[in-house]
Amino acid sequence: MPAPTEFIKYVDAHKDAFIARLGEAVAIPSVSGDPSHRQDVINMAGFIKRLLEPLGVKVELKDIGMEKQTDGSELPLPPVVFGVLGDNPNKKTILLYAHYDVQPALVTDGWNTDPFTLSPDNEGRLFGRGSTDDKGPLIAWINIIEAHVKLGLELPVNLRFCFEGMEESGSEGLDDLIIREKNGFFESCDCVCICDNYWMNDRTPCLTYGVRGMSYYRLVVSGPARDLHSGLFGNTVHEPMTDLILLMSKLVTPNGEILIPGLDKLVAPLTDTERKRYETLDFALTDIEDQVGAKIVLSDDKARVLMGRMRNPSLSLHGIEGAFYGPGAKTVIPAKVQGKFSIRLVPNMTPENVDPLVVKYLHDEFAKLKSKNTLKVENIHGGKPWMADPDHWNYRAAIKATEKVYKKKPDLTREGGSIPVTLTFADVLGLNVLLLPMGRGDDGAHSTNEKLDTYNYIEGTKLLGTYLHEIAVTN
Ligand SMILES: NCC(=O)N[C@@H](Cc1c[nH]cn1)C(=O)O
Ligand SMILES: [Zn+2]
Ligand SMILES: [Zn+2]
Repeated sequence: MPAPTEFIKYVDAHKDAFIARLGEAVAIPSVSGDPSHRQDVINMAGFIKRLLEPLGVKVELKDIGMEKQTDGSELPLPPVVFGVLGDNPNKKTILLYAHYDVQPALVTDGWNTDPFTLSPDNEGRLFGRGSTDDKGPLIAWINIIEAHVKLGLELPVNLRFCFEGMEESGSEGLDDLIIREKNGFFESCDCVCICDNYWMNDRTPCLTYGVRGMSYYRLVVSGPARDLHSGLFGNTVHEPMTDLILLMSKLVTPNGEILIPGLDKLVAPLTDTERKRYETLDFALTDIEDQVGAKIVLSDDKARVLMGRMRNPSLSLHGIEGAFYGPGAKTVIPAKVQGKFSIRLVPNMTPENVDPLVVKYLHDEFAKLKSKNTLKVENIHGGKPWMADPDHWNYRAAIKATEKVYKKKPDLTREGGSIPVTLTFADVLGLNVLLLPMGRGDDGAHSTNEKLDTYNYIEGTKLLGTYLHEIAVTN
């Protein structure tokens, strides 16, 4: 069943209103990782509720408890937005997941525009934090419902919305809620669609059947009781920062090789058939170069590069809390520094089998330094990798929808990023999960100058709406 022409026409005719709505969403700085923005994240949930209710969606803001901060204090977790639209037992019920929180963003990070003001340029790119990850897709679902309501068109499926506000910070509280509501809110769901990842390039749509998991670590080195003067105490005491830099340099080589013994043995072996799949995907090394804005790809071998993103683990160093980073030349010896790094996990790695290897290795390396400082290694949050069976009506419907909207066959990909809830939906609810991306590989999610192309926003809205119509008639 193709999406009705009136729907497609409505989306085109309401392009400016849809962009304005995305602008309102981007203007709420719902940064889940920054406690000072927690109220903004909570306000974002209210904003979504106010958009959904007039469209006939029954909305409930589910309280998921408190988040413990490192100083022992507690912050309320942003609610999970549950929505119900339709309860016809003769229709399939589709669970739609998106997240309404965003990564931090400061103009001083290198943004060309205010990150929380949606700023179009003359090529139709819409710049703003969350434009592609994940407010564009979330707002698109609302646009689709609005189009159907305003046109008096019946949706061919029942819908359940699950929109969370902590995805960028480890999805705290969500797994427990899903387990609690398995036989409640989620009971009638037949499959899941998540729109929260990206095409591999700027031209070929894709469907994604796998994501990497993640283990995120904090490495705390502390020594003196307070920050010290380096003139008075340099070459006099063990310096935490010196120990930390040394430890962090032992985690990964500049070529991306992870140095923690035993991790490579956990990775599922590669078969010839699988390797061939990477060789045939529509992808060129220049796609990566365009996306990162520099010619710094690790290898000339296309399959090696794709496997580095999709089916092999990676270890990235993210930052050092407590280190001096301001302008000027402060001659401080920081008393306590925390190194942050994460490992992207692939089948058959889990936080449970990776953590002990990481902790042991770092303590062994620290012991070699013979430092009198102290070391603590903590896993801050994590999630397992996930893979689905793309030979399923959920995927077949998405392929048909993509061909109708983009006139192209989508590539089947695995995603390098992590969306921990995919595995929870699959395991706890026993449902097929589809990742159906809207944005392009060069959107700059998590980066400065994140954007969503107007083309992808508008055609992506048609794609998601068409998918709902196709799924009703696909077996
Ligand atoms: N679009 C999905 C995404 O960006 N997920 C994050 C999840 C995460 C986990 N810890 C911090 N963020 C990702 O980095 O892959
Ligand atoms: Zn996301
Ligand atoms: Zn993200």
